[in-house]
Amino acid sequence: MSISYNRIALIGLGLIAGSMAHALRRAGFEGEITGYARSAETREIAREINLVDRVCESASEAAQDADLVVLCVPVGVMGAVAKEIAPVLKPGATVSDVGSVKQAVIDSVAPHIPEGVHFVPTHPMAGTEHSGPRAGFAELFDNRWCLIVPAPGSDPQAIDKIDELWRALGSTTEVMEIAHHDLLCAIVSHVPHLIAYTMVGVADDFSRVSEQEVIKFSAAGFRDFTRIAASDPTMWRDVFLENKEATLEILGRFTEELFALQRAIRTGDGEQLFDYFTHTRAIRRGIIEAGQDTDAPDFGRGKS
Ligand SMILES: NC(=O)C1=CN([C@@H]2O[C@H](COP(=O)(O)OP(=O)(O)OC[C@H]3O[C@@H](n4cnc5c(N)ncnc54)[C@H](O)[C@@H]3O)[C@@H](O)[C@H]2O)C=CC1
Ligand SMILES: O=C(O)C(=O)Cc1ccc(O)cc1
Repeated sequence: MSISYNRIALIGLGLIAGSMAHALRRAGFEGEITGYARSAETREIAREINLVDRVCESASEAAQDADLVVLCVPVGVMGAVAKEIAPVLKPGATVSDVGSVKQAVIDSVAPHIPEGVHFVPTHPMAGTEHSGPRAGFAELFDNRWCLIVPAPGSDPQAIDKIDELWRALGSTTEVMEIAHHDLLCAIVSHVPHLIAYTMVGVADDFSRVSEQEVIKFSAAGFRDFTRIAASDPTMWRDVFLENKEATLEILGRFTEELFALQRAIRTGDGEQLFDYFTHTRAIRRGIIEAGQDTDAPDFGRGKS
């Protein structure tokens, strides 16, 4: 697998950009990696830990002369960053992003992409609850999906090149259509995060149980919720604001199901509860048998 870019710029130096930098080096990338983050403190840390070859003082400085510029900032600011770097992008270069939402990012970034510059959005389906320049690690993308979500008119050759890059970083890739991506991610990622945030909030609010007791007696299920609910607030605020329609669609279905289960509990309908849980257990087993559960002991293919 070859990486066909000589200079790669990473804008935003957090978990994803940091992991890309580590994975690029692991893959033997010999070109230059430049980077920029808005906060001076992040830039300072990035220099200190040698995260990229050159930490720049502006996004434009980092993007200048790059063959590939990857926007690794919260989805709400992708458009502003694209606008800022547009004047320095060289003809033939590719702009990509790693945002968790695609339609809104395409709508805000595409209008700023100059003639002769390619735009190929992507979304690595891998992350942790940690953020910032120290959070990245080379194995993050190993055996995880990276979805390639072409914008209208994305160049097939530019798509192939970014696809090769993600495979070199350890991912398995799949090309996906924009609306399908946003709905799928609302189901498998965005709404589950919202449920985790809510459950942790409810536990905290529950006045009869002190916070200490919640932590002390928490079983695995709640602990998973607390891990997820520790994710970066800026990133997740932007995800919900920018994937509004799909999130509300899935939340609507979720609350319908929740009300049905609530009613079954109230009326003592054990059969309905049993049937429901039997069905969901089969889904979990299907995931494990398909080898899709990276956290299961048999398939421990990387950290999450
Ligand atoms: N954390 C995760 O699990 C995953 C995140 N993503 C997406 O990747 C992107 C980055 O996420 P993380 O790396 O987790 O976030 P992070 O919070 O670790 O890093 C974001 C970086 O962007 C910088 N930044 C913020 N606004 C900026 C601006 N206007 N100009 C320049 N830099 C700016 C911050 O200083 C920080 O260095 C987001 O769009 C997110 O939706 C995608 C897959 C997984
Ligand atoms: O840590 C988790 O549970 C995740 O779900 C990771 C993740 C978070 C956001 C994404 O856009 C993709 C993957």
